[in-house]
Amino acid sequence: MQSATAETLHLYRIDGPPNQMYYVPNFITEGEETRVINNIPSNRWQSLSKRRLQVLPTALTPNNTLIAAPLPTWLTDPIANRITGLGVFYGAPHGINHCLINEYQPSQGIMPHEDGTAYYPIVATVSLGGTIVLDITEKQPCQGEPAKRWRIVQEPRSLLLTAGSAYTDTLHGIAEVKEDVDLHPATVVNWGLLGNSDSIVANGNANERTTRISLTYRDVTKVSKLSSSIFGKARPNANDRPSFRPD
Ligand SMILES: O=C(O)CCC(=O)C(=O)O
Ligand SMILES: [Fe+2]
Repeated sequence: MQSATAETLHLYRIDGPPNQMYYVPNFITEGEETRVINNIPSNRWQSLSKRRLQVLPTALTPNNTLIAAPLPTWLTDPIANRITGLGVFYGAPHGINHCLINEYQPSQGIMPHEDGTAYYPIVATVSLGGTIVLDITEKQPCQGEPAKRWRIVQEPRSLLLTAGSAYTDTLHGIAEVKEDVDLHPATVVNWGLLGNSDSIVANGNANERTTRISLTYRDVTKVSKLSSSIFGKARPNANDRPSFRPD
């Protein structure tokens, strides 16, 4: 199957979780994957206990505002531009203006969480390096019923889009395991969309984790231009701005 376009995106919709999630295998090429990995600055990682992280163009202020600055070209050309071309950020106030880079070693993961209101409710996640399973859990199960759960396999070079009630009504997390097991059509909601399910089957329906990097592209809804009230004078050139990294 050719990669998705705005016209064919509906073919990539994941059936199962609340609307809407889309999985596009091979969204980028191996050459594009290598180039973006090689461009990730080695000196900007923040080490967290279970992964490492960097935030581009900068971390948000304590009240979730992005100080306007462009994303670097190696994150926009071709990846963010190609995502925008799918039409999914149509209606978002700024389009893609922010990217989180997370790196997970085998046994590392991220607790179930929601991304919250700092962002327009669309997330575009591109995976690099290794394959991983994302666990999606219903946020508010019906009374007396267990929370519904769905498993999504994310292969390297794939794109996962999460929008609508999938964004607002579910939690997402990655288990801290060395290997994802019991992967087959009945347990993985995007099985039919995978680019290479054969390799999972050949590995005994399991996925041995290797280093995986994710690029999480979003639209931060509150954006502030550098203003005279902060720095005493207007700065017309964004490249000329002082490094301002509130944490
Ligand atoms: O690495 C991922 O795919 C998930 C990252 C994530 O959920 C986040 O940074 O909010
Ligand atoms: Fe998240």
